[in-house]
Amino acid sequence: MGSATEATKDISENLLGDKKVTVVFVLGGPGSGKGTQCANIVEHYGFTHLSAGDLLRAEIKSGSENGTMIQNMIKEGKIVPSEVTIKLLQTAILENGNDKFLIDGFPRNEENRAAFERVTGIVPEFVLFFDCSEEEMERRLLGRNQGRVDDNIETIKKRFKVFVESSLPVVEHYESLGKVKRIDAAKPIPEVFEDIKVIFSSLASKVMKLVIISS
Ligand SMILES: Nc1ncnc2c1ncn2[C@@H]1O[C@H](COP(=O)(O)OP(=O)(O)O)[C@@H](O)[C@H]1O
Ligand SMILES: O=c1ccn([C@@H]2O[C@H](COP(=O)(O)OP(=O)(O)O)[C@@H](O)[C@H]2O)c(=O)[nH]1
Ligand SMILES: [Mg+2]
Repeated sequence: MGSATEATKDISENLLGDKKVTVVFVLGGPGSGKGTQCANIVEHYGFTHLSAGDLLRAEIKSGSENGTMIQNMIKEGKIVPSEVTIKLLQTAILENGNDKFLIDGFPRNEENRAAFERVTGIVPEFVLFFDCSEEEMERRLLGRNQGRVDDNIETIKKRFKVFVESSLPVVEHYESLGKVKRIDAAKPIPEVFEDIKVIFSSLASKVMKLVIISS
């Protein structure tokens, strides 16, 4: 077992082998614009975008044995069991040559958060939080037009409830650690990205590697 030194005190042992990664959690209500802005961040700052929702939808399409369960949970706006989502994220991180990841739409509850930290040893560099009213998010989701089973008013109302009751406590947890960078996500897309650029440009000038000690 390795031991943390003064220079590497943020470091955790983990199930990623000795892969060293920097992770930013991108959180916010459904329709707040997470996916849209992650694409911009990828283009400008060299991160890899991992959308937990996209990974779950790909798992359904792949014909996995969990597919029907995942589909039913998404249709109901419920949170898929942590072990399923964490496995998908962990595999995606390990299979990718990059060492900088935006994890979009995860963790969605405190149990997701604690399990992810425990299993992977990853602590996020910070949390990018998209702040947007439900009225605006509802408008965007109803106009998204991607043929999603959950972009209907009935499921949207359930997703808002889950967001407030289960996902906001995760943001509050990171708030208490001083790790939340809040964005006014109600602005037009280019303006939101201008605000995001300020955050990522200052990050780029820092040493931001999460070093992982392995035995
Ligand atoms: N700032 C914005 N203003 C208006 N529409 C937006 C904005 N950001 C995203 N959208 C649109 O809203 C919908 C939801 O955006 P998306 O990025 O998929 O959100 P999320 O991943 O948070 O659910 C998409 O149709 C997208 O084009
Ligand atoms: O970590 C996650 C991410 C997503 N989901 C499910 O997938 C749905 C869609 O998530 P996504 O992040 O794609 O939605 P968005 O917030 O982008 O609209 C959610 O409502 C959940 O049912 C989940 O269970 N766990
Ligand atoms: Mg999304």
